[in-house]
Amino acid sequence: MWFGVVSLFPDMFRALTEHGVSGRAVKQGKVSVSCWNPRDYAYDNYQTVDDRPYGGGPGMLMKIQPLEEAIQAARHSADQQPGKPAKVIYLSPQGRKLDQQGALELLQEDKLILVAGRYEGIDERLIEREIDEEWSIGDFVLSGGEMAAMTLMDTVIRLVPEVLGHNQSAEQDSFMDGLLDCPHYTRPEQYQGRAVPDVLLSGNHEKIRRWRLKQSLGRTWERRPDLLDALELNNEQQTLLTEYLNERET
Ligand SMILES: NC(=O)c1ccc(N[C@@H]2CC[C@@H](O)C2)nc1
Repeated sequence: MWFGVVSLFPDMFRALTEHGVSGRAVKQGKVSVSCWNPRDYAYDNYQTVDDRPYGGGPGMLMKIQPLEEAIQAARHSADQQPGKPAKVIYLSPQGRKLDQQGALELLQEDKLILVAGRYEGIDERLIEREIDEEWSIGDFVLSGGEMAAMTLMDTVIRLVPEVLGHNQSAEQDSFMDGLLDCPHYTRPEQYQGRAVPDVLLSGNHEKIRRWRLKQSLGRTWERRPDLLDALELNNEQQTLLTEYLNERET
């Protein structure tokens, strides 16, 4: 999967390209990340990248010309890559809320260009002209779009086949079901007087699967009932949730 990033702070993306699962995916060539900096397209002596807002008010906006040229350069590079035309995404609180389902949809793209804004944002006409979709990672304001872009990229990258590898892909299963994750345990068996649940030591993989599913269902019911409302539980899930709730009362 090919990512183009437009940002005044391209170095920030090293957090994604040089570390962890995403770093390995980049190193192995399963994912590529290229950056374009609007400042490189600011030709005045001061390399101005911000501009004053019409109508007054606090703060600045990103200057149109450097940003537009950076986006065009990213598009031009994307066009050299194989696959469907790039989808250009702008990160802002006004965008579609990102969730696991949205990440799965974005995974279907071959090329994504992510535009990370700074200051108070970008000119609406540039959004209308250059941006295909606006996305948000949550209902809060960040000082820049970079961390939102990296969040979106990471959640998509880990879905790219072979990036997580078969042994770890199971870890995403619960959230892929729209449920919260189950509790996890590792050594030692007794930790500060608290034991690992026996079922996890039993070696009975079917019992362990059911226990984990029951825990995911119970936790989701307790902490995020809204997620449950969106789901049609199958018979097994309904049975396990009922068991969990009965055990909870005892
Ligand atoms: N919730 C989010 O995804 C989000 C995205 C971007 C952002 N801030 C940037 C700075 C200026 C403008 O480009 C928007 N804040 C929050």
